[in-house]
Order: sequence, then C-alpha cells, then structure tokens
Amino acid sequence: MPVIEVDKLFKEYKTKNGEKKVALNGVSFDVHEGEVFGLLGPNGAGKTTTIKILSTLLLPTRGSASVLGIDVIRNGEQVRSQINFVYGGEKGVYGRLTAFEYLSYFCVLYRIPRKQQKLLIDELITMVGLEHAEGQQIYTYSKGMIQRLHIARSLINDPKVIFLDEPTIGLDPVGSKMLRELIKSLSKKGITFILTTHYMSEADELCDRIVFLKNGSMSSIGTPKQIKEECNDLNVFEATIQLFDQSGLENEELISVNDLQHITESYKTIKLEFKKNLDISELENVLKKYCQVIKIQRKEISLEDAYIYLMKDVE
Ligand SMILES: Nc1ncnc2c1ncn2[C@@H]1O[C@H](COP(=O)(O)OP(=O)(O)OP(=O)(O)O)[C@@H](O)[C@H]1O
Repeated sequence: MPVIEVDKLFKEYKTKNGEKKVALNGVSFDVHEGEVFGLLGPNGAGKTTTIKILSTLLLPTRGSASVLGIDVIRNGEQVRSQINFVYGGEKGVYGRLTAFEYLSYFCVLYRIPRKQQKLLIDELITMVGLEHAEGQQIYTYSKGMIQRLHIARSLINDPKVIFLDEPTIGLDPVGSKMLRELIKSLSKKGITFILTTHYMSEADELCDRIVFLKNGSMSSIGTPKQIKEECNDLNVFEATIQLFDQSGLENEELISVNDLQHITESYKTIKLEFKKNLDISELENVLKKYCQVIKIQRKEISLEDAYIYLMKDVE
C-alpha cells in the first residue's frame, strides 16, 4: 500500500478582495515507502498548498488524501503523530540554547519520557552529524548546521513521513550536499520524504520520482530519467564559438540561445536548443553565418532543460 495517496485534490482560496483563486486543480499521485518524492514547479504552482494539505495544516476544497492509510481530512490528529516537517530558511530556533537544550525542549513537547530523552537526543545529534557542536549555542551555528538541527528536531516523534519545503534554500554548496546526504541516508532507513525545491540538480540527485506542477495541475510525473525522456524533441548542444554577429545569432529562428557565458574575451561557450532535429553538421552550417565554430557537442538533457521546456507556457 502506498504511504501517501492523493486523489483529485482541488483547492480554491478566496482572496482578500473576494476573488477565487484555484491553487490545485485535480492533483492525484501515490508515494511509496522510503521514496524521496519531489514536488516541482514555478512560484504559485501549488507545491506548498499540497504539502500543507498532506501535513494537515490546510483543508482541501474537494478531493481526498491519506498518509499511511489515514485520512488527512477526517483524522488529522492521527496523521500528525506520524509525520513531521521542515521548512527551508526556518527561523524558529532559540539562538541562546544549545542543540541539546533545544532538542530537550521538543522532547518535552512530544511527551518523550524523561528517562529516554538523553539517549534519543544523543542518537539524533550523531545522526545529523552535530556531535562536535552539541554543547554550543545555536547562534554560533552555520545555516547548514541549523538545518540539520531542524532535521534532528523533525525526527523526535519517529515520523514515517517528513515534508521538506525548500530545505536547502540559502545553504552553501557544502551545507546543501551534507543535507542531501542526510536525506538519502534517512530515506534508506524507510522514511518517506516529500520535498519541494527550485534547484533542479538537487531534485535530479535526490528524488526517486518527481511531479511537475503547473498552474495547480500535474504536467508530468515519473523518475527524473523518465521526465527527461519526455522531452525527446528537445535537442541541446553546447558550442564554443568566436562570435562576429551577436544580434544575428540572437535573432536566428532555428536556435534558442539559453546561456551566453564568457570563457575568455574572444571565445564564448553557448548552450543552444533546437526544436528541429538537426544533426551536428547542419547546426554548424547555421552557426557559421554568425561565428567561427571552435567546438560543438550534443549535450545530455538536464532536469533543468526539461523543466524549462515543459514549463515554457506558464503565465
Ligand atoms: N492564503 C492564500 N490566499 C489566497 N491565495 C493563496 C493563498 N495561499 C496561496 N495562494 C495562491 O495559491 C497559488 C498556489 O500557491 P502555493 O503557495 O501553493 O504555490 P507554490 O508552488 O508553493 O509557490 P512557491 O514556489 O512560491 O512557494 C498561488 O497562486 C498563490 O498566490
């Protein structure tokens, strides 16, 4: 049985001036035990609304959803004891407490018996790699360390499902990497993660499956590989060129130039997208009208390429 079942979820908000805003328009998906499942899409696509409904913070207008077979609408309290969540850039830490004191406070809130608290906190602190900083006040922590502390906090009630809303926002590459490794190791232990992120390389590395939301509806669902394969009429090349007619190249109808990145003053590497299935020599002939071609190669489609391609008509 899936850990999460979402069936035709529909959510309509009423805005302050009385207008109606459809945030979710019939979203359905299942998530399985130990999966890292990504909700991806542009601002306003409905990701946070989905997470809020599944974590019982918001009721849908129509549709149904369950976590571990428990209905989130009728039995929210039972669901809450089985889940937890971490929001990216979360402030709610008490800087003057140490990590140990902070987690002790939450142990009390979660009614963990006093005798078990120390053992549990030590275990969690080790799990998230903060044992060297356990006695330090939290205001001395880096953002990455704070985010790992939030993960430790989210594990206190032994949740089966954890919701992560942009967990690596504002973290440096090393902090992000450590957090991703932590999420992967916890998912191997059977915890299911529902994650939102705007970082496509992160989703590609971390997520077993992904759903792309677009204006409240599902546009694609599958493994990152399956989603990239959906874009089979997208051709991406990378070329190193010496440009003599920039505006000509920018206006060339056959090519869409994604990225104009300086390598040296005279050479540029550009990423090119084609709708038509040109081969490399045909592409080179088009480019030669505007530049000298030093090197050209076909690139594998990244999840970001797929995202931009699949989301291109979002308002
Ligand atoms: N409380 C609210 N009242 C009215 N409209 C809302 C409310 N909350 C969200 N919305 C609208 O619902 C839509 C979906 O919002 P949601 O926050 O779920 O998107 P999101 O995909 O999480 O976006 P982001 O990437 O910016 O976090 C948006 O158009 C948003 O403006």
